[in-house]
Amino acid sequence: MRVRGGGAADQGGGSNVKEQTVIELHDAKKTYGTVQAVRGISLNVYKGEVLGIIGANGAGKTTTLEMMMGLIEPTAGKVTVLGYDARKQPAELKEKIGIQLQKTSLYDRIKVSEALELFQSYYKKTRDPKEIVRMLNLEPYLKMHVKKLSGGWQQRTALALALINDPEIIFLDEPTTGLDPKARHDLWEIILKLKAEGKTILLSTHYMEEANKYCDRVAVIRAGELVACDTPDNLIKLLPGGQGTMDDVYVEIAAATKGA
Ligand SMILES: Nc1ncnc2c1ncn2[C@@H]1O[C@H](COP(=O)(O)OP(=O)(O)OP(=O)(O)O)[C@@H](O)[C@H]1O
Repeated sequence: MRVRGGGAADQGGGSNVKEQTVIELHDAKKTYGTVQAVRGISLNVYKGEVLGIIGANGAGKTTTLEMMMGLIEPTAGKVTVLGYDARKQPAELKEKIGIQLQKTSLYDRIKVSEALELFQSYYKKTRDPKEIVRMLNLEPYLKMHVKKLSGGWQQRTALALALINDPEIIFLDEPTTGLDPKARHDLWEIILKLKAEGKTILLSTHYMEEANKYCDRVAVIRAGELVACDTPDNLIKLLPGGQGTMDDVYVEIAAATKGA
């Protein structure tokens, strides 16, 4: 099922009042010195959807995700996640969301099983690690050091750690970057399983065919602004002539020169 559009800054798409908003960005801005990383983004994210974020390098995808995760404070505007003010209630939020970290040295020196135990200790409520290990087929790797695993299995371990608190919302920053096609496919199978459990999934990606195939909606960020957010089909309809591919959406909308 594709969740339909209707967010605050959505262009096109219908709205369905029955959809439950789990994240609300209201004119969120983030400035680093003189760099305006995010220039006022308004967006609603709905329960149970897979929302992809696309845009050129430096467009502001990670900054937008980090504001939603409560990791960085917006310079202005408001970010509400599951009813919590992401800026003022990061501790409450932490219990409810899962973040798949990019490559990090944090768990490089420990075994997969140890990393799972360590992450369990961070949360009040946790999901049975055995269940997570089963879902991700991690059993044969439990006694291996994380740094000895292939990129695909390291990503999977990172996802397992993000699931340890049974989060309602899962954030994945470029989860399939650098993975071989089979590992990418397998990771998407898991993401779809999590979606089937009712989880909301937000991810950034540079792979347009993945955005097309797996995302209910795709948010297009260009130079810190949300320029479109809709289903892949509806984004394609925005193209000149109303047809093309998500690669064309990327070229024509995400990577277009401002004002072109
Ligand atoms: N901590 C920081 N300090 C200063 N500038 C930053 C910081 N984090 C991000 N920026 C700048 O903010 C802008 C947006 O960066 P961001 O990482 O959000 O982009 P992105 O779309 O995720 O890029 P990529 O696809 O390369 O990961 C860039 O110009 C970046 O250099």
